[in-house]
Amino acid sequence: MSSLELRGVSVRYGRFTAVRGVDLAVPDGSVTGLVGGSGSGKSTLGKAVVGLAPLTAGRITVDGVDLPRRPGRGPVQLVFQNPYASLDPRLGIGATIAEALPRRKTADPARARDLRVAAGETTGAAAGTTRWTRAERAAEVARYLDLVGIDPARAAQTPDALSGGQRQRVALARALAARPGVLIADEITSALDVSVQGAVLNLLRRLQRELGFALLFISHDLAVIRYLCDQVVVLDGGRVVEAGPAVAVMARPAHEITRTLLSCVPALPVTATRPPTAVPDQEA
Ligand SMILES: Nc1ncnc2c1ncn2[C@@H]1O[C@H](COP(=O)(O)OP(=O)(O)OP(=O)(O)O)[C@@H](O)[C@H]1O
Repeated sequence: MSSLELRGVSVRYGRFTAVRGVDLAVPDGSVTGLVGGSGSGKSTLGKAVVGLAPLTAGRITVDGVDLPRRPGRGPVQLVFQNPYASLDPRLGIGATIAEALPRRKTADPARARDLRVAAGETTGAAAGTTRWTRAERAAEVARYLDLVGIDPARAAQTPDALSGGQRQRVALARALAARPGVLIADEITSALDVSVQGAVLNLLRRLQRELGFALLFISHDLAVIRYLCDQVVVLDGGRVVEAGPAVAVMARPAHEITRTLLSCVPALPVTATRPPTAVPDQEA
């Protein structure tokens, strides 16, 4: 299992500083919510972690090891907001997942999370790893489709045959197929129909608990953060303005932006066990 740590992270786009000196931790097996208004720098921070936005200052580590500054297979995977844009429309969903699998398989699950093996960075035959056979690769793809509630018989279908919720399930499966120790979910339900948002959130919560990855959950919706997260970090103008246990921050918000975001949340019990848009975790 893995922990993500950001120390003094800043990101600049040209002259504009979108993120300033952010410290943030996602401890092993836990869920940290990153919340803030539009333009506060949430997506920029998520992208910086996976090498999709330039890091101008600071350190980003997983289990104390600096992350590679380029996107691809790696110990941190990001699921984007819009599954209509993030999946290759020409590729079967099974092939999309197969592309994300580590290049070589390992019999040892602990070793499968080794940063270099997971990143496919080993050249030649790393000790304890072997090539996938075609049948093994197909079985692994079927396993990931099944894990996210998509019938593996649909592996040859392209994304246009799927609903938005089903596409986001495939995007989740693709991210998990890379065996990340840390998953970043960036507003993963906001492009979806309200009727399926709860099912996707339920699925994410179940997978996080079953697989035990650390989750950085990005949202502007504090009701969803309260449902999913142990810790919450509030961003405003690219800076952290408040952080702490999710229940405590929401019970006693110290910063004005947190109070504003909270004012948009319908009254819910603090210990809500169902997502705000609750529906069963079924294929949707
Ligand atoms: N590639 C880019 N080039 C220049 N500026 C950018 C770029 N991407 C984002 N920004 C700017 O950086 C700031 C933070 O954007 P970001 O998308 O990270 O915010 P956000 O909190 O995710 O907002 P939202 O919830 O609306 O997606 C915004 O002012 C945005 O306009």
